[in-house]
Amino acid sequence: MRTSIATVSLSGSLTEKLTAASRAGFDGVEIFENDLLASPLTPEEIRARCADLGLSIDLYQPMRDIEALPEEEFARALRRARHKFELMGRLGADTVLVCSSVSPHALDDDALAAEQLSRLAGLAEDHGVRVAYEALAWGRHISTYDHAWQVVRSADHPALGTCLDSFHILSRGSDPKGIEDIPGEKIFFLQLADAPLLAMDVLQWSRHYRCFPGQGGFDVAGLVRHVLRAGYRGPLSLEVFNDVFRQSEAGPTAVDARRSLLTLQETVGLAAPPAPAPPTGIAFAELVTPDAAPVSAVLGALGFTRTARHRGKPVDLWQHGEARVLVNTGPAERRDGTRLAAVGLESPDPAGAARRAEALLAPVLPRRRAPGDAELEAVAAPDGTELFFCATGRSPLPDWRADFEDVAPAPHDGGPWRVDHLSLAQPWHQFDEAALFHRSVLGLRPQESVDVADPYGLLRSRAVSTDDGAVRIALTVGPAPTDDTAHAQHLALATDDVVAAARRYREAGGPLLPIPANYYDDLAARFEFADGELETYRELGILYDRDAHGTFRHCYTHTVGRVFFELVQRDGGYRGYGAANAPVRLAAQHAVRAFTAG
Ligand SMILES: O=C(O)c1ccc(O)c(O)c1
Ligand SMILES: [Mg+2]
Repeated sequence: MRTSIATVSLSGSLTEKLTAASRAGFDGVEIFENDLLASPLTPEEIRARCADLGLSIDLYQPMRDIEALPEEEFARALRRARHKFELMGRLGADTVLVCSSVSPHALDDDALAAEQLSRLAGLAEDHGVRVAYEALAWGRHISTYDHAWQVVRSADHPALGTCLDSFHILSRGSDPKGIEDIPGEKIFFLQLADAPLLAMDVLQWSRHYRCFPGQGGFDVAGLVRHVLRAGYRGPLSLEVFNDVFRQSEAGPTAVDARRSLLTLQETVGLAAPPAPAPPTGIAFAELVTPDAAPVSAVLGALGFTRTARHRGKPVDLWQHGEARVLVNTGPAERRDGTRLAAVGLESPDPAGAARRAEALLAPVLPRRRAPGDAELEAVAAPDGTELFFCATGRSPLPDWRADFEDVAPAPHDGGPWRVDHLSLAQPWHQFDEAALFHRSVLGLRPQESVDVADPYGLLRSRAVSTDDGAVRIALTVGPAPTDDTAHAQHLALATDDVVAAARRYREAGGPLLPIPANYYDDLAARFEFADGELETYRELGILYDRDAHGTFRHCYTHTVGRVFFELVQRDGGYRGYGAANAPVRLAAQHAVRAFTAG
């Protein structure tokens, strides 16, 4: 099916929007009246620009406050409409959206609404235009799709049909099954938007919080299935009013939008990109640093051993059980400090995973970083993190370790360590995009987004993971781009004995993040502990959480550059990430930073 996007969903001038939509691969656009009014181009020039870019103009919108008016006012509305139909002729657009009236003058009279819409459609027909009537969720008298359809049906005019908009339908809690009762040819247009599930006024919700399908809480794919069963064959068009998208660059937003539609099309059986091959583990995490010494000291104190060195580049492999960390001193600039630059994902099918990523518009990275390196499949996540699809020790697939020369045997002591999770701070405008990317490109499942209080702002955190927890990534977004603590990334290492691991780290000279005594007094009130247990946690700065499945104990190293490490012990199938403790941890990190900064 053809794909389309409303110009209101993208930032910039009309021509910037059109260029972004075309580059991302959309077939058409909905032109918003305000974008046209503000454009220096004539309608003919806009038409030509769209043609050059391979875009059809699938909809012109909106016309407002037309139906069920006193006759005099309706006559004025028709006069306005005539002007717009002439404009549409110049634009080469043949469908106009009319949204249900919000005017205080509109009468609660369906027969009058139908009669006037029919007259409007007659005028439209004379200009070669079709009218698609949409119920706004906050329409004065007509606010549901089934009501709008009843009025369209009784108007019974060939140039009048309905426009369905998933936001208006799902935000009101209407049952979308009734869509199947509308003949497909009377559904003139379909607009798609998702939204986070919020309890708020629908107009504010719609104008500020819409997002692309798959980024919110609505079952947009379920709605599309009903629309397809009704026989609709027009475009799938995204219409997203969103405060963040209005401010971010149009190009990446358009790509995010198309990825959302491709994923939706896959879900409903309209597209078949290479099947997802969800990762089965974390092969490695790669830190890029201008100075290997501080981070190597932390790794050493944690019990890691430097086991191998890259044959061609200044990259060391540090290992502790199944936890592998690459320390790369090659490309780093001092300004950036130490950061988590790449993640190796253990993949059942690295080539297939890369093909899927490419089909879903992820930037594919060169397979060889340097001559002589093993050929590795890799893509860039929206935040720039490089994701490698790895087959560790699974000959004959290319193995990233082939690029490394052993310098020491892997240690056997210390228990079964592995990477429990990674936390990646996202640019403020890419949080929803990142969650969708990890879901659709990598096949990870997003969890609920949680708010975490930081002393200097509010953080949002959303985990994406495999069902078995073998891969867990926490995506976070901070209060301000300049806030260092909010910007931090971390690597959580799973051990089967966090107390022993913490003691060993401290004895090796590694400072653990100190946690205030008040926290432990509160823990004592909330949970019962064995004798001495709480004192141990207090002494080491170990935090504690419990869910319906099990318990979670965790503590933190100090921060090097943007990166810190967490030691975690998950017992009994605990599913979370210790979010309840995050405000205390963030405050403690700010305190350390303030202390060391003087
Ligand atoms: O918010 C609005 O006014 C508005 C306008 C046109 C639409 O298609 C829509 O869904 C909402
Ligand atoms: Mg709409």
